[in-house]
Amino acid sequence: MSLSPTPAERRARARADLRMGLPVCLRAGGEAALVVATETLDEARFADMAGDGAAVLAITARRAETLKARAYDGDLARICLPSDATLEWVRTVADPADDLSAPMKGPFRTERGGDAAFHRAAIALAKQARLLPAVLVRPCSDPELARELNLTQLDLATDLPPAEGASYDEVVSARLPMALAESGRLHIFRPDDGAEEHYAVEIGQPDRSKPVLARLHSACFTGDLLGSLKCDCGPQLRGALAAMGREGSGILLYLNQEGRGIGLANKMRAYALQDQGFDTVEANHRLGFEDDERDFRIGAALLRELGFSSVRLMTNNPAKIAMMRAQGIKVTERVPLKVGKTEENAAYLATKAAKSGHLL
Ligand SMILES: Nc1nc2c(ncn2[C@@H]2O[C@H](COP(=O)(O)OP(=O)(O)OP(=O)(O)O)[C@@H](O)[C@H]2O)c(=O)[nH]1
Ligand SMILES: [Zn+2]
Repeated sequence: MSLSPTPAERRARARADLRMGLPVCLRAGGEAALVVATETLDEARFADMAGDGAAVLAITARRAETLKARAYDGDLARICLPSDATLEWVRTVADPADDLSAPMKGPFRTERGGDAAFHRAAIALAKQARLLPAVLVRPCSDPELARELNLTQLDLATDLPPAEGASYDEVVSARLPMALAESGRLHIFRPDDGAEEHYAVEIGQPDRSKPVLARLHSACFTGDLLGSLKCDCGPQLRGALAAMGREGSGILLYLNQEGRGIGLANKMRAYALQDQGFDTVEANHRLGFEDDERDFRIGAALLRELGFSSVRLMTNNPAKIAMMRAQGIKVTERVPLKVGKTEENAAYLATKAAKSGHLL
């Protein structure tokens, strides 16, 4: 029946549930598990999840490395909860905020052998919900429990995201004259998976048969809006629009992947770690994330939707060029975008050059 949720809609519900602190039921074959994000868990639900000692705490290998916990599953570690584990203990494992002032006392016992598929899927869901990637997972032997509790259920065989990513439909576009580029038009794109909308700012009327001057800009609330001196995003955004305005045509994609895809709350957690002396890459790792969690399939999908197949890409990030090419977009030229270097962001830019391959 068409009125019941599709797999993508079930995943969107699951993300929303995790953000509210509700458990989600994952299924595979005849097995099931209840999973909940540690960040949003409250005392009552912690007691019901972990009270009988059956739950484990799954964290990414990045976070496990900081805690010196063995990640036998490669990309993640399943930490056994000590019998006296409290919600506070679980939160401290998940969140590196107090790593330096109050280091966790290991050693941590981690599970080895067995299947980590539920744990892996739950961590991926937590990341997609822009939460810290740390989840409690407990087996669920009663096949009716999830239905009785009215929990969202996902089947790993049928409900995981498709490899090709979401597809996008244009909702609306309208003329938007801007100080830097008068002949602007803003397009709003909505995905079919309930995730964020993304925007395209089209300048002039670019010829679809020629390489278009293009910028893939990732949202940066602090830099784009507040004029933060910690990064170069604001000047890059305005520099790109100004260049397109001068040339009379171009396409700027504004991708809502704040904080290189970890979300604004996690980015602020990373900034707090940077205040403790960690660089931008180390901070992401301590939180349990990769350096860059962005999905560049989105940029390629939007370009295609707008009728572009070939770009002159404004970037200093060679990984972006490689991703575009891997997604079938022709990059005929890299146009450097070197603006906004300040005393405050010099170390940040140097780290990106040294660790993430950015061109200075
Ligand atoms: N996690 C994290 N994200 C950051 C930090 N500083 C900026 N960002 C985000 O990084 C994104 C911009 O990425 P950049 O690496 O500057 O630029 P890029 O788009 O990869 O490369 P260019 O095309 O050369 O600008 C935005 O989403 C910002 O919110 C930080 O310290 N930590
Ligand atoms: Zn920024």
